[in-house]
Amino acid sequence: MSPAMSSLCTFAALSGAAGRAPGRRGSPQGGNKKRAVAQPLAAGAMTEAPAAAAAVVIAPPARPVVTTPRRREPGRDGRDSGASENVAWKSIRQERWEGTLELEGELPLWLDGTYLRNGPGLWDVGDYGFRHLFDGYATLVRVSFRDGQAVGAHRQIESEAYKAAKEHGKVCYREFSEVPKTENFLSFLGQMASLFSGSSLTDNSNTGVVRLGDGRVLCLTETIKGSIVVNPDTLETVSKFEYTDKLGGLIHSAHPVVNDTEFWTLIPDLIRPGYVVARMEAGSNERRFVGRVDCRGGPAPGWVHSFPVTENYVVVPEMPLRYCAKNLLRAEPTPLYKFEWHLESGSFMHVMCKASGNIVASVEVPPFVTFHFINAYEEKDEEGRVTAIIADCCEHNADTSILDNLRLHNLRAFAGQDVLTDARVGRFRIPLDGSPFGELDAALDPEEHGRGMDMCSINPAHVGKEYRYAYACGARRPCNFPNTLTKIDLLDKTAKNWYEEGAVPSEPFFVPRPGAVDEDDGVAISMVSAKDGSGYALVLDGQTFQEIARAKFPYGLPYGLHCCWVPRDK
Ligand SMILES: CC(=O)/C=C/C=C(C)/C=C/C1=C(C)CCCC1(C)C
Ligand SMILES: CC(/C=C/C=O)=C\C=C\C=O
Ligand SMILES: [Fe+2]
Repeated sequence: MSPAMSSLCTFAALSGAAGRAPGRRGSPQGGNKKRAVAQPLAAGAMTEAPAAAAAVVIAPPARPVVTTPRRREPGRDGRDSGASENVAWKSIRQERWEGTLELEGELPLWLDGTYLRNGPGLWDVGDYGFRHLFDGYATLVRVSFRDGQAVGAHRQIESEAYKAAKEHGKVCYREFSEVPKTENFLSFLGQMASLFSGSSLTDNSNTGVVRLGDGRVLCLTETIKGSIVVNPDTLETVSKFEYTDKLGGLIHSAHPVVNDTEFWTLIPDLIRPGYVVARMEAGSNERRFVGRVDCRGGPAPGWVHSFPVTENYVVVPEMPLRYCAKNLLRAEPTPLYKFEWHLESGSFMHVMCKASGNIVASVEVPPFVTFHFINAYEEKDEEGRVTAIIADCCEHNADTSILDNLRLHNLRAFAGQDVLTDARVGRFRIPLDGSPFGELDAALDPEEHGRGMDMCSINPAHVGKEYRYAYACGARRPCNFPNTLTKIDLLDKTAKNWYEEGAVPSEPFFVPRPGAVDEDDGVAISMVSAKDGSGYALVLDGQTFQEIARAKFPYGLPYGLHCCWVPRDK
């Protein structure tokens, strides 16, 4: 039995903790009783008139698709949430759209390819509003750049979870914080049984999007079954990505490390607390076992949303925010959802040799909370011997309340108070000389980026290697969510910041200029949900961090998480 499969058997054995139906009903977003999941495209299915700046449909499908997506204005408790509620936190109503974007500024002519962004864009089904940012059904956004022009599009990913919600008008799979309501004891038993197989877990791949070395584009989330192949041109859902190996597992790190030749992933083992490190060759669907890390603390492995690699090593983080089998079974969310904080269990960083699978370092570090590692590299002495591993992450000051910050109610309720918890670039130094302890410090003064820090990207040529620049979301306070874009200079320990009042920008994704020599020679692309309800792709110069251009969508965009770049000739 696979590690994660056996973990789920344990979840089922703990079923005493489960079975209560979610008590939260109510009339989300103004009590509109109409089914909220976007309806399939059909002639006449448009529910609102197109915006004045009507978009041009390119390559129109057999039936018309273009409209300004419909939204419900008030908050999910039925109250009007007021002007502070940004379009970033409103569900997108239309399943898909495509059209030429209106430009302000001049796009670089070398920018030739497609920027893709994945993220949760639809946070309600039937008359039920979701609880957490991470619950939303996946919405892919595309901006294709060519000859100084930009074409935009969005489309819902047709996961089983999304299709079932659309068909039945209710949540049918276990999402990050949502659990399907059981109507009677029999269906409750059925749901418990389905935990054994993992069949009740979501495949809503709303987190990442990566271009594999063989050209396939894969959307991902934390469940392994939520790996879905999409077409980067049409945004169509192509197929489920079937792993053909026998590694099994039900959950994995939402962020594999991917390049033109390989794909590295981490599979947590909840039964025998630890992690399996696996590698998949480009062109293959078979993950191969590389090695295993046994946890040093805790009743369960620490949450691994992401992890970094260097040229020769895989870095496996073990944070005190740990998976919790009991919480997985619960119908009502706990304060930390499927996780538990075990400060007493310690925090560790492990380093595995990529070639042998051997652990070369395992050190205790100060407590930390992170979703996203930024990068890692090998520190060398004058003779070229590797002395330590440096690993950087967006670190939330060991404070788990960031998870609560990301509840939709909190995101929609901004009334001017500064409620975003502090974050920093956390830099680990993991010595390879057998020392039992590693270090964790801020890589620069967090005031440089307003003490907000998440959703980062770097020049892809520097992944696993020494690097100087990181692009991320930072904060201009007061705020309840990262509201700036920041370019971090890890050498000078300074930051350059972009800010527009009331705007919610998403991950600034760095695209290098072909042929560039300088690490920051390129652009950072972010999708912005603006204060006036509009949305645009913002293109910033990677060096000066000044705006070069913006490409405006004729409608506002919901928030999104992670991005990738598909060059035209690939
Ligand atoms: C969007 C994001 O960053 C994280 C999404 C996380 C998800 C969808 C987690 C899902 C899970 C389950 C549905 C059950 C098992 C635990 C867990 C991995 C948290
Ligand atoms: C959006 C986010 C954190 C923001 C806080 O500063 C985290 C997203 C995690 C999943 O990809
Ligand atoms: Fe993420």
